[in-house]
Amino acid sequence: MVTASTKEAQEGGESSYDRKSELKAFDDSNLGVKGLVDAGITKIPRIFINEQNKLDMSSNNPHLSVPIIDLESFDKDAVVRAEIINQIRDACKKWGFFLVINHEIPESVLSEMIDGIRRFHEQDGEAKKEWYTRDYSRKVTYSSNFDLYQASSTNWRDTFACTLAPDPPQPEQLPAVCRDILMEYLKHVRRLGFSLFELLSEALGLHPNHLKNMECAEGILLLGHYYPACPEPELTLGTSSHTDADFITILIQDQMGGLQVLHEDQWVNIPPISGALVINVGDLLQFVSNGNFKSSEHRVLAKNVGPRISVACFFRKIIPVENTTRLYGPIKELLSEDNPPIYRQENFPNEYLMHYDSKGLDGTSSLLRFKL
Ligand SMILES: O=C(O)CCC(=O)C(=O)O
Ligand SMILES: [Fe+2]
Repeated sequence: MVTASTKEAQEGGESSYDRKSELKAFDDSNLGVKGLVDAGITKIPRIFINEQNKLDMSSNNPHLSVPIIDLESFDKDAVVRAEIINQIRDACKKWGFFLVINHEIPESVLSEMIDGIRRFHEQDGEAKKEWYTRDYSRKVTYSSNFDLYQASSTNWRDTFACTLAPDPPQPEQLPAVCRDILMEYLKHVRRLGFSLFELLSEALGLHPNHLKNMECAEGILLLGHYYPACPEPELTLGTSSHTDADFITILIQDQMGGLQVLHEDQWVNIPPISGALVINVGDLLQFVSNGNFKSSEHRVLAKNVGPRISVACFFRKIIPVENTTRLYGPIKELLSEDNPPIYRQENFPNEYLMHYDSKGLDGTSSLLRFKL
């Protein structure tokens, strides 16, 4: 008879037991990766060692580059708009990633948003602990690795998280060190999100309001990542390879670099460009576009210098978890005899998000489960 304990022993139970207690000790510190660095460690704890990472660490193809799209006058000039839509379509089909410039969010707002996240992570440990939790139903949280207990290796980063929409937080619910800029950034990022959903709808050949009417832009989750300098960067990752669980992501990255997208089986650097934002297609847009637009794997390398700071806003429709009756599928207008649905209708994104969160960032696509 195979009991739970014999099974554990067969699977290397002793080391998995050790791992669990190491994870718990790390979690219980409430101080994240930054806490380890502040304590002066010179070797990374075992939980961070990423075996897979060792294999393809060095690869970056310098001859490939992610498209940069200039949004100047997208809403003023029909010819310019049509050209921008073509570029967006091309980027979403081939890369699932593009950079935007002249997007109307002032550079000063972007840099203050990065600084606000820096202030949050660099405040006194005792003050920060107040926010540390794994209860992600809370509007504002700080933790390290949302998938700490599921993932096969821990990422070298800490994360501040805040649900900004559909119900924006009251200012007093936010940490004082980044309260003002969060409220300010929300206004800007929401406006840009709406514009991008219009352009993406048109890029799919739909009415400009189509994706907005599907409430793609209703929910916004902001993650403020802090990647401390790592003493052994070749052994771990800042963020392991994953696709995003949303329609689109709007990302500010600072000047440190390290973000890479998997394109035609090669890792390509997404260079930091001052004032530019990174936009990427998430799984939900790949799903409703019937695979027309691509949700690409990406990752962040760990570095021996730092910290690196990034701020990601995930646009995703929020459905209450108890609503299990509404089905979503690939957009009907995009289907034809030549283009039959490749995904089945699903209680979406509910089912999908639950699957994504329980699986963690393991480098496999959560969409596979919904493929016909
Ligand atoms: O930090 C970054 O640049 C990317 C983070 C990311 O991919 C994510 O939060 O999904
Ligand atoms: Fe991501």
